[in-house]
Amino acid sequence: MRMHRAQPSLYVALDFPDRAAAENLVAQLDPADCGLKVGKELFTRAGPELVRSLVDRGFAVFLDLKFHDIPHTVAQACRAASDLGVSLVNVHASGGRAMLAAARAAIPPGTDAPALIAVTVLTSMTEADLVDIGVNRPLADQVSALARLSCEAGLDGVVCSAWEATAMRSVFVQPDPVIVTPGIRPAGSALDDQSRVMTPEEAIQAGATSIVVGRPITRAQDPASVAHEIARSIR
Ligand SMILES: O=c1ccn([C@@H]2O[C@H](COP(=O)(O)O)[C@@H](O)[C@H]2O)c(=O)[nH]1
Repeated sequence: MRMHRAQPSLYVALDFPDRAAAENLVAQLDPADCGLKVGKELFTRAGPELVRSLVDRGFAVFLDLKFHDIPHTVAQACRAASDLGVSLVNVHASGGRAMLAAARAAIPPGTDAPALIAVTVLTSMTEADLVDIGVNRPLADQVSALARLSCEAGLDGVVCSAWEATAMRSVFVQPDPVIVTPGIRPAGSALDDQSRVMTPEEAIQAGATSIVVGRPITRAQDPASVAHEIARSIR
């Protein structure tokens, strides 16, 4: 039995500089087609009131604040995120075992609880970036090690790139881990600052349970139709 809120296959990343721009796109989206991701930029501009209002309109909301701090601080932040009624909350797995356990204790599993997942290695990063921060093992091994730690701490899943999605199914002992993959680029789109990318269809085939798509939608001439087309392509 799933012990968290249901997850949509597509989260549209509302990476906008103000609430009005986000609302303009949201008005054209259907909660049956996609969830909405609120990240650091929009949350810092528009705050919890916007998040509550998106939840009230029936959208599954991924509050992508990637908490990474001492265990007590992360636990309190996770509790505050959960109180907003969101469907998905995340922390950085590299915060360590005690931090992950504190996050889990703050959001106990339950059918009306948000899924709690951990970021492994950001999709913008390459193996060379890991070397820069003192990680010398292969990137795939680092993702798997952080996913294992997250699983041992009882988290519901991970954020990784679609290239690592298949491997996550053997790392997690839970039967249906939540595997969220940003770094999604429809064929022919600009990579921007992403390094480990796949198309929406490939990511779902590789085992992602939810994909996250931002700029390929928000920078399109007709963002709503691109969002609808991506939702259709992975249905
Ligand atoms: O590893 C990660 C974790 C989070 N993100 C977030 O997803 C979106 C992706 O946006 P695009 O415009 O589609 O690149 C963005 O909000 C990131 O903060 C990620 O990309 N990678």
